[in-house]
Amino acid sequence: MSSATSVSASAMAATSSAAAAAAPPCRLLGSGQAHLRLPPPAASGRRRLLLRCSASGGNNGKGGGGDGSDPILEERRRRRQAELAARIASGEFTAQGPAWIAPLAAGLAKLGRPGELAAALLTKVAGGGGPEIPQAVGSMSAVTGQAFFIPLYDLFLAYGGIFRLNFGPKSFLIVSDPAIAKHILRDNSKAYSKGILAEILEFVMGTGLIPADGEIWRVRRRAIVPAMHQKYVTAMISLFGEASDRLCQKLDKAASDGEDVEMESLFSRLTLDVIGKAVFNYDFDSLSYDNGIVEAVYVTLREAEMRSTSPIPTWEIPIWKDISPRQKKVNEALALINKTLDELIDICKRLVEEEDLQFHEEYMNEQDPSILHFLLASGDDVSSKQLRDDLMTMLIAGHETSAAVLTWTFYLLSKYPNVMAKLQDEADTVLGDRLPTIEDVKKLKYTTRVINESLRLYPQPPVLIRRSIEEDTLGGYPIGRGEDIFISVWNLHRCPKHWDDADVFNPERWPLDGPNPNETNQNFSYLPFGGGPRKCVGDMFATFETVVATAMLVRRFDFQMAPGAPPVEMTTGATIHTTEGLKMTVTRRTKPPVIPNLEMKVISDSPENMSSTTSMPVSAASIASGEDQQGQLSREKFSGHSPEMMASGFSSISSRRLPSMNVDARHRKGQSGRRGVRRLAGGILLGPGHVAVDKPDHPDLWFGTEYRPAGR
Ligand code: HEM
Repeated sequence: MSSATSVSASAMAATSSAAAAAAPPCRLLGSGQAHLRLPPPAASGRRRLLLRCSASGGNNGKGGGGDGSDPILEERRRRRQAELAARIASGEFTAQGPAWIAPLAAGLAKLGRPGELAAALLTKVAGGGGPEIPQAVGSMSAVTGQAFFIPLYDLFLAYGGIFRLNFGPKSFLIVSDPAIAKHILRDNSKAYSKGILAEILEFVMGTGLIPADGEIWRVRRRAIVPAMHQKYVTAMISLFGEASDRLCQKLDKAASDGEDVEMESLFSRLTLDVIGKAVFNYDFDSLSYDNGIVEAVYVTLREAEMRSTSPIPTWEIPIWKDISPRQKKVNEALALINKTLDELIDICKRLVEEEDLQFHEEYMNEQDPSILHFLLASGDDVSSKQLRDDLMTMLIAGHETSAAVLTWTFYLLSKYPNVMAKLQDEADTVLGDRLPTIEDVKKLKYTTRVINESLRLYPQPPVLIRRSIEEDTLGGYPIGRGEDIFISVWNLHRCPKHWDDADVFNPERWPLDGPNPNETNQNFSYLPFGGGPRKCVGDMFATFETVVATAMLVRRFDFQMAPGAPPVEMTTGATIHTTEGLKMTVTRRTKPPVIPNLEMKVISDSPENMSSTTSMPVSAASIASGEDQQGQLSREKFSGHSPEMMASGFSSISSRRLPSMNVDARHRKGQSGRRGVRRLAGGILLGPGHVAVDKPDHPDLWFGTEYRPAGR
């Protein structure tokens, strides 16, 4: 859910251009350091702290990607943290509140009801009396010039699970405590809205699922969640494989030409291509071309990010918003996207009308398994505008998040060659040289753990945004309505109390035979997809997508940071971006081919077997020889490819032709004339060349939200 992230930054930024001016002056302490003034935790409510907060990252996060792998940066970070802790402990930053408050308040309280009220007001204003949320008072310069969530980490270490961050008239509650996060996201979620997030994203997502609140959200979530059923996600595996294969071909060329590649933008294109097909059956083909619509999508995304981080909301200034060239470009981009979406909706409506429709819970059209098709086929009674908002929301939600996960995963892999080697071993053994199936994905357990761990270190988004719409109590502190809250997933995921070696990329921390880590089994210390009723609807989709792409890329290539590549630092956009891209040298792997003994689904060509899939072990060696173990597939089926080429490991030959030819044969024999869902025993035919099994039998690999709205 990409754009959530940014808004947090922006939320501070956008609301506080004035705030920055009104805030206490930020006394520079030296390069990159700024003061933040903090009163102490509740227990010592009358005291105030003056805290030095490093504006250069001050923690595990800045430079080197914050993964703990760069010893110099690590050492610097440790020293900064130790210094900060020692100074806080010494009381250097602590100032006593005025000593006259308590006696004066006591005197006032003796004057009856009005006096009591005045005493309460005085103690509140002066910071005395009952429990008060610790406060950090600062200027924008303390949090700008770097990814905004980084200084929040220092403050969290100093102040703990909940504190208030004040910028002039604006304040935010920063939550980094799992129990409080659970309360807001799950246990009392009705008391919170999306607040600033909805305001900033309105121009692009309207009342789509991410910004929507209340009844609109409830109705739309109930319509959309069923579209992402297990069969749909299973069907998407071949889409992920094909898109990743196109990326491999691009990298192949770069490897041959000896050119370095900027992986962040390639991952962005990969996931755009995937999500376009998955959500509304549109092939952006952005890995191949830069056409108008691809550019329009990027213009819109960048605008959302700009709005999220801009201190001045220029897009709201009367007249300027109509004449600014930037806004004109954004409006044109939005108009093009809307027109395209309207056309796609019309085409899909026609298809549904012509279809011999038998709608059921796991309905899926094999020619067009998209979410849009499901929604229209389900008879979803919705306006075209709402449908467009939903599609646009999912396009954005599912695009930059997955791209960011892949970017930071590959960055981490370049820093941890031992993890890369293990990953490659697994990919070799499980995949051989074919497109992954759902069965393969279930076996890619280490790859899944790598993604789990990458999401721990680089959560996308790093902060979740809420606004209280009722009074509540958080961590023992009463809070009023209208509080803007940032739940720092970054802090939760790197909390030194909860995680051993919190900054170290260690996929082994998640046992291979253990359950897939999620917010429930980690008790809200790990929230890669949020939690509660607003949990990501694309969690399974995204995990499979990133697992497939990672496995396919590493089995074919080695990845290293390109010589002379700029340092990889973080900045906040819709998700965590790199500041200057992820420039890598990609080399084709020279490993000898692995000869695994794999279980592959093979569908016999014979008419008797048309309606069933049979599973038989097929070794890579037999694939290489052009035969399966029953000798059913002859060399001619691999026409044009010599056995030597077949055996040469990760060549351009793909043994995925093996099952696909059988499926094609079924098409030729006229078994697929009827429109609608065709069920095969144990599998579903998705189109030429694609077979996906019906239900995976490893529940731990189904990450599905256990939280569905009532009525599902
Ligand atoms: C690795 C990739 C992804 C990550 C890390 C991710 C993360 C998240 C998170 C943390 C939330 C909760 C936001 C909040 O509570 O404020 C969320 C919500 C959402 N995500 Fe994802 N997401 C990913 C991929 C996807 C994909 C592929 C889709 C769609 C196909 C999607 C659709 C959504 C939607 C619609 C919501 C809003 C749900 C609601 O409010 O009811 N996400 N996502």
